Amino acid sequence: MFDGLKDKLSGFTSDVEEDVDDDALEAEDEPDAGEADGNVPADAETESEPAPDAQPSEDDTRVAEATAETDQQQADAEPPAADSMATEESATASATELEDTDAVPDDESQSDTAAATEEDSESEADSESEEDDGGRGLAAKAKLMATGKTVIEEEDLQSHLDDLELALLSSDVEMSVANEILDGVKENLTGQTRRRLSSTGNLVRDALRESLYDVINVGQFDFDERVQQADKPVTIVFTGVNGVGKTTSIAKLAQYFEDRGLSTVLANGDTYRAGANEQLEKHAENLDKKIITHEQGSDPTAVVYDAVEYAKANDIDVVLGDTAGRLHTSDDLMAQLAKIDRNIDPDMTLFVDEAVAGQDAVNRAREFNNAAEIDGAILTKADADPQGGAAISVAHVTGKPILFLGTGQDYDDLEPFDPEEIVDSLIGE
Ligand SMILES: Nc1nc2c(ncn2[C@@H]2O[C@H](COP(=O)(O)OP(=O)(O)OP(=O)(O)O)[C@@H](O)[C@H]2O)c(=O)[nH]1
Repeated sequence: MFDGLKDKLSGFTSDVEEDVDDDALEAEDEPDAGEADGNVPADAETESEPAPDAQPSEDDTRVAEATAETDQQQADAEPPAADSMATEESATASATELEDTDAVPDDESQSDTAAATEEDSESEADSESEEDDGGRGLAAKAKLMATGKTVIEEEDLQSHLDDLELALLSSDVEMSVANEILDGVKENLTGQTRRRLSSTGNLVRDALRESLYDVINVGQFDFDERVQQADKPVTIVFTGVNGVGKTTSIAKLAQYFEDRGLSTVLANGDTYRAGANEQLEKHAENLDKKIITHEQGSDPTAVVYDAVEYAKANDIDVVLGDTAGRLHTSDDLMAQLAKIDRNIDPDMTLFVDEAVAGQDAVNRAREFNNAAEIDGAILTKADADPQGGAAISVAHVTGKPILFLGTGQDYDDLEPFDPEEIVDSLIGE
């Protein structure tokens, strides 16, 4: 699932990490750099550095940790209060919320202290130290890494961001979503205090993780809890175009609810398409579920209404209502959905589309949501989608969460959409 996108994202992170690592090694070669920062003597830095041929992706972690440790020892040996305060902070801030690191040094002449504090004082340190040596010393960089501050200048990052943009767009990530991700990465890597990050290790990966999470996590709610807490029967109506796996998803959800102790009745509100009754009936038979159907051409609202009445009379927990999957631009279809809304007032309307449709799925989600507001989405055929663009884009574009991924043709191939898990699987833990 989403393997092509995974490869592209991993290419981005390793490229940027290599650059940061190269910068760090260059800084190591500048004997005055650390002292110009007023921080750690060059020999102390050299002792704590990894060999130049070490693996780049791990280097920055080691450089950060080893050098921060060296700084800590250095600080322990050197009494000035402001200096050790800052160093202590750099060692502990990595495991805490970075907003908490707001101590301001008393003595502004100590630029290393400034470098380890909040952004505003950081900018002072930048101007002071960079005036001297044209860049930060390795120890200061490492300290910034350990405290989660920027070590990468925007201009250095730009070509990588261009590559990332291409990677996202070629994976069918919607343009505005790609821009949002790029802005987030830039912000996280170039000077903003990062939120929610606990690892001192992989800054680039964490910056990307955070940005992806922010766009994917839009509108998430606890589906199971909402169903459990709603008055019964809970009515869920499904919209989306033909052939994307809507009927199969309804059947999968019937199985999903059964696994959670909830009974269901199916309703075929797709009275437009020949064969739709038979298709849903087949699933109902396989799953041993009651199904309500009317003749082809009859009123879809009446079918769903009958299913709700049946559920009330028979103590059924959930009504799952299919609708005709004609084009989202069809006024007729939208009028049908509006009528169902008015007369049945479903608890949820879920939009179903296939992940493999990429940009088309994203556009349809937007248009369906505009025409008849949805509460969430199911993306089918994620198992066959190497790109992941729709999975990343739909929530941000509609403001409504993806709730499930279809991951195969069997009834239990339906996975709750967990943004954190998705991001972890895309970026690696
Ligand atoms: N690989 C895979 N195939 C799926 C998934 N969901 C559905 N399918 C297959 O996609 C095909 C179309 O699914 P349907 O459920 O018939 O599609 P539909 O949207 O209901 O189509 P209409 O009833 O015509 O609107 C079927 O062969 C399903 O088995 C999925 O998550 N993964």
